Amino acid sequence: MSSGNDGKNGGGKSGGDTSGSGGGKKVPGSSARKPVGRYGDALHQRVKTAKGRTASSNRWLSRQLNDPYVRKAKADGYRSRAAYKLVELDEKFSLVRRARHIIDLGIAPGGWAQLIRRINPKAAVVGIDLLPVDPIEGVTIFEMDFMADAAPDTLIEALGAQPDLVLSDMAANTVGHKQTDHLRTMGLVEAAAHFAVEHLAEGGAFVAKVLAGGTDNELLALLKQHFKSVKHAKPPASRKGSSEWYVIAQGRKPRVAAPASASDTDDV
Ligand SMILES: C[S@@+](CC[C@H](N)C(=O)[O-])C[C@H]1O[C@@H](n2cnc3c(N)ncnc32)[C@H](O)[C@@H]1O
Repeated sequence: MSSGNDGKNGGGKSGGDTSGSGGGKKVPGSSARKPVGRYGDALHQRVKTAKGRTASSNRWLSRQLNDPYVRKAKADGYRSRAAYKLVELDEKFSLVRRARHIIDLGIAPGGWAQLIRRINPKAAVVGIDLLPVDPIEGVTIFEMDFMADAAPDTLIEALGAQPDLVLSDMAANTVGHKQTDHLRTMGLVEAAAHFAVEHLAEGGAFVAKVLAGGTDNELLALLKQHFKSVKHAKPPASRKGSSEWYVIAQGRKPRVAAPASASDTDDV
């Protein structure tokens, strides 16, 4: 069911996280804003048409080749350009460096987890994804559906403590039908939010990718009820054309003890 790795054999084939840096060291990518856009058209690469390549895969390839974040991720040793979204969210909201127990939902291919290890190598990190992920030193990874009944307990048990940061970058595989895609991804966000509300330590934070239209009213009400601050942000690394945003809920409120039931209080 779950194929976790205990992080003892780190260093995946895509470079893994070997920095182990922390403290005052500069985090690769923390200056991600600056290079973006500087290259202008000078470095724009044209994609040669190839037999058998569809127009849409040509567009994808062209976008990848000309995306400064993709180039930067390669240079900095991150497995995904997504790492810079977390860099930027962390710069703005101070999420990762404060946390000690972190859960990364939708961890593959591992850019966020690599970044976490670089910023905060002492934090315990547990991640989950439907897809296999090359090992990352110090990170426990489960290849498993987060929506499976056993997933929440599996994650908490592996973390060995209440998380103080729950991250969700999960996105459902798109089927091309806008409304269906939206609903599927928002279903994941909702499940992640309920998980965070249930398990986060007091003061903890929850970050999740949401789609345009933001967080629906019910979800927003849930987050506002349980967190001191709820904000939305679109980090510069998030593609302008994409409908993704992030919801950042900080300061998990203290849990209120359930009122004693009548049978508890009726004793004379
Ligand atoms: C945008 S990627 C995450 C990128 C990641 N944050 C990084 O930095 O490399 C979204 C991930 O969510 C995962 N995902 C989607 N639905 C899931 C589910 N039900 N359970 C676990 N992971 C899921 C996908 O497999 C995909 O790898």
